Amino acid sequence: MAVYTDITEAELAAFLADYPVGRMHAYKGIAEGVENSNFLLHLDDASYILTLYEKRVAREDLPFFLGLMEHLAEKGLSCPLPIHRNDGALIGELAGRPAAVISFLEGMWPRDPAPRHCYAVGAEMAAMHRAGADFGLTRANALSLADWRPLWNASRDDARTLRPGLGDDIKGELAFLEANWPRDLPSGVIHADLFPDNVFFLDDRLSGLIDFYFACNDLLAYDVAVCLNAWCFSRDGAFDRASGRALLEGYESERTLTAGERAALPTLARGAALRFFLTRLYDWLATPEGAFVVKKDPFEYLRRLHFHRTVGTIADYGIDDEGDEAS
Ligand SMILES: Nc1ncnc2c1ncn2[C@@H]1O[C@H](COP(=O)(O)OP(=O)(O)OP(=O)(O)O)[C@@H](O)[C@H]1O
Ligand SMILES: N[C@@H](CCO)C(=O)O
Repeated sequence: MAVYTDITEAELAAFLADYPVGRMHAYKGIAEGVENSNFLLHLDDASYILTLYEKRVAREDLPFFLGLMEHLAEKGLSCPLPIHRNDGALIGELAGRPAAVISFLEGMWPRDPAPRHCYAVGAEMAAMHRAGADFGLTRANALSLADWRPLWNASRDDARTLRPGLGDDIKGELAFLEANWPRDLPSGVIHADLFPDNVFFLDDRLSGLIDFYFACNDLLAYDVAVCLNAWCFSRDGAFDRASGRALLEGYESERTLTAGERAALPTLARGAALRFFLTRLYDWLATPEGAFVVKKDPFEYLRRLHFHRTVGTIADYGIDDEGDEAS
């Protein structure tokens, strides 16, 4: 459920009077998503998404997120176009929250991603990396290597009871990642949360990327590692080589990975798995029983992390040209 802040029709009409958009026919809250309050607006010129930014999105980061969407959309990427208000601003205020109106994208996110979806998301992500190269603003990744230890420290006392040995497991992983994290790879603007529920398809054609609220400047290959975790494991938790291969092939149809990026992929994949384990764990422990939010399983990502630990080089994934055994 993601309507934390409700709005009245009168408040909404007054808010929309500051935008160059048509008259409102209908609006409704959107149940999906967990971070912000989202509404679907049907206006007589088009449909739009209205987002009220809740406390986890810092107001000072909004120009980066909205400016990036506008930059990418203008470069032909399939992502929402933020609508400027009549005074030129991208950010307004509604019900005491910062708010923005963005274009509505048609499509559905894939509930059961197949290799063809992975190829398409790989290609679109690489196109996004290229298109982001001349974006003028920067934002550090607030959920990167340096942030994982404090995040673990905030959860570890309560988390110990969840699984025996968890403390030693995470302590060892943090030490490994802090010692081995690559530092000299190509960097730029990344999405950093390109999960299936943030990618829309119409039939089999990718129709849009959404939810840029973790976007930041970081290693480009880290974005690939996030997708390797989010798209390339089957429902039973096994790594799916055909999906992994399709993701990399799609990516490399738009941007070739360097030898350094390929070599670092298993370590980056461990880091990406740890990041989602830690944020899910934090939310799991912080969300009261009975809250009207679907809690995401942190241990799904710990199992992925354990899998990546068994991988020495990218060839061991069986997705690389040289190491490829799968037909
Ligand atoms: N531009 C858009 N076009 C069409 N639908 C959209 C658009 N933006 C958001 N939505 C809808 O709103 C839902 C929630 O959006 P979003 O993922 O940005 O929310 P969120 O609260 O940031 O969620 P989370 O971070 O948990 O994924 C999406 O699943 C989708 O159904
Ligand atoms: N994609 C994240 C949640 C929202 O960013 C996860 O699945 O943990």
